[in-house]
Amino acid sequence: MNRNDIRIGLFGFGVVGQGLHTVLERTPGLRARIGRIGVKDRTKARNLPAELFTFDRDEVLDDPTLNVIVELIDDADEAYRIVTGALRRGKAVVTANKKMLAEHLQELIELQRETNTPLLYEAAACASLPVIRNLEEYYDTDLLEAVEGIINGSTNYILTAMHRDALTFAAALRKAQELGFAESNPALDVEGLDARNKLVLLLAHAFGLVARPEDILAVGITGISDLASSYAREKGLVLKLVAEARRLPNGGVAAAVLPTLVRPEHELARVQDEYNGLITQSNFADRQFFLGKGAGAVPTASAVLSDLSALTYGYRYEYKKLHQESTLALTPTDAEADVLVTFGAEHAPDRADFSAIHEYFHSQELGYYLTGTIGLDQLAQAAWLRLPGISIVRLPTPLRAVTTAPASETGPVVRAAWATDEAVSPL
Ligand SMILES: NC(=O)C1=CN([C@@H]2O[C@H](COP(=O)(O)OP(=O)(O)OC[C@H]3O[C@@H](n4cnc5c(N)ncnc54)[C@H](OP(=O)(O)O)[C@@H]3O)[C@@H](O)[C@H]2O)C=CC1
Ligand SMILES: N[C@@H](CC=O)C(=O)O
Repeated sequence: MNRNDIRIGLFGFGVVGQGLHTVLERTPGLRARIGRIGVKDRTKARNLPAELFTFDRDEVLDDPTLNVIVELIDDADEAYRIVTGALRRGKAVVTANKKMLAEHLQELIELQRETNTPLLYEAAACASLPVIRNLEEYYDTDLLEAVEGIINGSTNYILTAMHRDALTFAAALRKAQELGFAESNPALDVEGLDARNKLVLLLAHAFGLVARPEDILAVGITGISDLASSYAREKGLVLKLVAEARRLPNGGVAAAVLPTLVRPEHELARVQDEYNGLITQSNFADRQFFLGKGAGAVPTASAVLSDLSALTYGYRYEYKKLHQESTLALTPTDAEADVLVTFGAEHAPDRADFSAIHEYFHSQELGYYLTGTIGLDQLAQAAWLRLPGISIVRLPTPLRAVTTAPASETGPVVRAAWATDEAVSPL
């Protein structure tokens, strides 16, 4: 494929599909035209000639005049059929569908090898931020210790709107949907599942570890309690949904998506609205920070455009780390986190799950909380984690290897300061 002859078979003409059309019209130096567009809804009005559109997947995949398939639909199962169908036909693919990728990553890596056909997906992790290719290429020799970031634009938009602009959760989510940031099923965003899917992609390119999404603990932002928000305000901390993957000294990797309290001087504290921010920690380059728009039509399409351009110079992912580190695994049993758990009179967390409890507190108005240290595995398996009225937020310390240090040495003991309340043990 050369830069003057890119003929695109596009699937999806929603937020990102239309964003791509806009971007291509304004892009000098790359002559790409959309030859056919596969969509679903026969009743929708379209702003391009009707003959461009089809409702038959194979009409696009089998069209010999098209030399690349761009998959931008919101149905992960159909996206899987499109992407595998295209690869089996030897057609290069660009996709933004992180759910489909995370659910089938191992198979898609093998299929690229079998068919000798590239599949690129820069837009699928952090939208406009060039993270996948950087992790794959720039850090191919500098050993990464950790990637940590805000990798879902909608939840960051919602948290920003709630805390800076005093919007309700429902109003903030509605705006994120209107602006085209949220998934068609916004539960994927607000339950932390979209961030988890993206973390699967980051793990593969940062560490060479192909994980199943269901093996990574993900807690979203729907359960964040008023007490947790008050705690954040009281301590001058900022609430963010943070995905983190970190090498542990024993050779494993800890990974999780958790609502997290971030110190105001931390890079992630200043990531606002639909922006994403990703911190890489590596042996030689040390700490680096990527910041940019993590959702939206044109920013996302810019990453699709970059993938199209990369295809013209023969670029494909080599999954370099996968070959370097074939035995690396997630080891949640070796990792722990410091957390704040808030709860009501009805359900309480099981004290035995914590390796250390730093503080209990009862606010007459807002309920109970405790802060403590808990193994990632214990947390993932805790039945109480999903009970109504219980909310968990990570304290501003990184995931780390399990320590045997006494509670007082595992971190500062925080003291609550609501004047009328008292520290009590409800457990
Ligand atoms: N929005 C964003 O900011 C970002 C989105 N993404 C990802 O990009 C993809 C597209 O998202 P977005 O543009 O927001 O979604 P939209 O809901 O705006 O658009 C979805 C498009 O997919 C089409 N579609 C749905 N099902 C089928 C099907 N079975 N066959 C053919 N076409 C189908 C729809 O067709 P019709 O027009 O007929 O309804 C529509 O054109 C998703 O995977 C999303 O996760 C990635 C990064 C950022
Ligand atoms: N819904 C996603 C869109 C981009 O990936 C998000 O909000 O981050």
